[in-house]
Amino acid sequence: MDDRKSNVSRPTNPHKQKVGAGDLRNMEMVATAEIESIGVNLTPPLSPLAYSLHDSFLPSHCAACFSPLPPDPPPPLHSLLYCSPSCSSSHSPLHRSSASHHLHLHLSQNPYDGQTSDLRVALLLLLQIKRHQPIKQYDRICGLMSNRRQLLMSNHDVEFSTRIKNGAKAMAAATMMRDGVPDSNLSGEYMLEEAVLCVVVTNAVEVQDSVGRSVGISLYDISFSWINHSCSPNACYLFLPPESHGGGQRFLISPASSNGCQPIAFSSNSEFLTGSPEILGGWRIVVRSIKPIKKGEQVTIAYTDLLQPTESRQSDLWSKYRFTCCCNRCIAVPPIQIDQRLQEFCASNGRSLNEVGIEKVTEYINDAIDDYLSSNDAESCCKKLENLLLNGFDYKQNLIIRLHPQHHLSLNAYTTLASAYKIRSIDENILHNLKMKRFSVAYSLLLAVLTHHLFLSESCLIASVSNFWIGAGESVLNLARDLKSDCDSEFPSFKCTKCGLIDVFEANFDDDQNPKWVLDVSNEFVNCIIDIMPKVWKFLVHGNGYLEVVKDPIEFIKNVGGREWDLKEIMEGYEGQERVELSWVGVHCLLYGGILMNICGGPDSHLSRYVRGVVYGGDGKG
Ligand SMILES: C[S@@+](CC[C@H](N)C(=O)[O-])C[C@H]1O[C@@H](n2cnc3c(N)ncnc32)[C@H](O)[C@@H]1O
Repeated sequence: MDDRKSNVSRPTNPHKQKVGAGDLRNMEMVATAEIESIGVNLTPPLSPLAYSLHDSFLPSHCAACFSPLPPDPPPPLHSLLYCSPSCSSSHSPLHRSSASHHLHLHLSQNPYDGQTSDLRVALLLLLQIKRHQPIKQYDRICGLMSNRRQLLMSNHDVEFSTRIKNGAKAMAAATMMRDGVPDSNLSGEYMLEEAVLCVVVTNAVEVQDSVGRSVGISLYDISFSWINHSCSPNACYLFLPPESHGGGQRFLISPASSNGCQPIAFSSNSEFLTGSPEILGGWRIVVRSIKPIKKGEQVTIAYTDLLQPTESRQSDLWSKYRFTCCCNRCIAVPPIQIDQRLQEFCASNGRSLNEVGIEKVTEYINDAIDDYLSSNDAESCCKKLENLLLNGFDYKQNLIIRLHPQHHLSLNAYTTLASAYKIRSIDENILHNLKMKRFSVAYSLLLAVLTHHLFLSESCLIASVSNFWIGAGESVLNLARDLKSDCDSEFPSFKCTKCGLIDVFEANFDDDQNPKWVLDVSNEFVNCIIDIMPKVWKFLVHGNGYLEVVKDPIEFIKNVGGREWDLKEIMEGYEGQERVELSWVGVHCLLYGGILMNICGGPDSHLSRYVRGVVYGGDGKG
């Protein structure tokens, strides 16, 4: 798992985009049975209608199954690469028929300001539509919402609508080249291409590879694409490798209409394309419950990062989909606890602050992150972020803004700091390395602890929080391994005498669970590490101006105790007991994160496999 720069992103400025526009909801999916547990598959694995790698992964990944390719030989320009003859024979003919291999000819003269994966998926969809039926109207294509009126309204965002128009033109040009029509005939409007591209923008989802990177996009039929968004969703989705099959699983969701009209009828099947494993391959998608769901209740998933406060989520959804979310979390007055936390800050002397203050803090953080991402200056980035976290932001004379540790900008800063310190630990000086590693580990733990508390009040954060615990567990264990001396016995042991986390982990590979059970496991985990955490924390944060003074509502961070730790002593004669404590914290974090990940991401997700790999060794199939 590479959690370095890939996890770091610049926070968006929530005030840049103005939200508006009415509720466009139309079709939705509802539960057909009472779902009492979490981790229940609500659909069988669904095959995609079309999919494509993102541009930057074309030279390194198989275009059919998205698996990484060996580094050589150097890839041919503009053509797709495959890992095996079967991948090539299943994917290549469709790719050629769809004309996507002609795209680059047009785009080399007319640069396109977007991902060509959108265009390739749109061309594949277009090919299937033309084979199946004439298109009568452009608001829905094969049942999929195009949302094109909203997306193309140029007064909302000229750049965005221009990109769609240019993309549609590139699709038309590629099709003409394929058909041998001179591109001097390229003129006028390409309504069908535009609508198909809008269908892709509205419905396609990011697909992750075996190490969790977003490598491409995939478009699924209405059984998935009619699921609406909520900021407090009751379901999530996970990907299964191309070869996975339905295995008798049935649908526990069915279509409904949210505005009281009859749902779009399924009578004529030809109007709806369905994903076909035989033709296309591609990653399967499964929808899974993360909360109990009543029969007839709408099933929802997240289209955006749920660890953002309301305005940022709204702004994200607006800029990508042009809708304003009116879910219970968004309209709650006062905001629910997690939204209060995600935007909690204070200004010195109790003075009130306008939006500009937080905009300035966002700019400052972006500037620090740029030092790291663009200028490769991780040290400057750490200094700036820790200065902000420690001393607050000096907004105006005598007006200091301090962020709550669970403010979304603080969480963003911790992610960046964990990554930047990890990069800084690659140095010739062993002592310096160890120090940087300790700080990196401390920030990943801090992130896990703080989001864990948010998760306890909003269970839809299960995927984020399991990610953070697994990341923290991994980095704690790596550090413990670095400290291992030759005479140390093998470690870690995953069997804890105080808690049964390993038994729970082994028992729940693919079981659904009731939410109370999750809470019990969570308590067992916290109760078990609460005693060892203060010592480990003290060791990790020693010498870091910000981490040493973190005052936080979290018990085990507040109660830092134990004796002083000495770096020299650690390096020269690490006694063993402390290292064992460190590895035990890592083991617990990893197992707990793995248990949560089994529930939301399933036993085959890359993170579940990763955790099993660490626990059992080998490929994690254990
Ligand atoms: C993938 S489609 C979901 C199915 C869609 N409702 C339909 O009728 O086909 C995504 C689009 O549905 C609408 N939508 C989804 N979630 C929504 C929400 N919470 N509030 C308003 N509109 C939503 C938006 O127009 C969005 O672009």
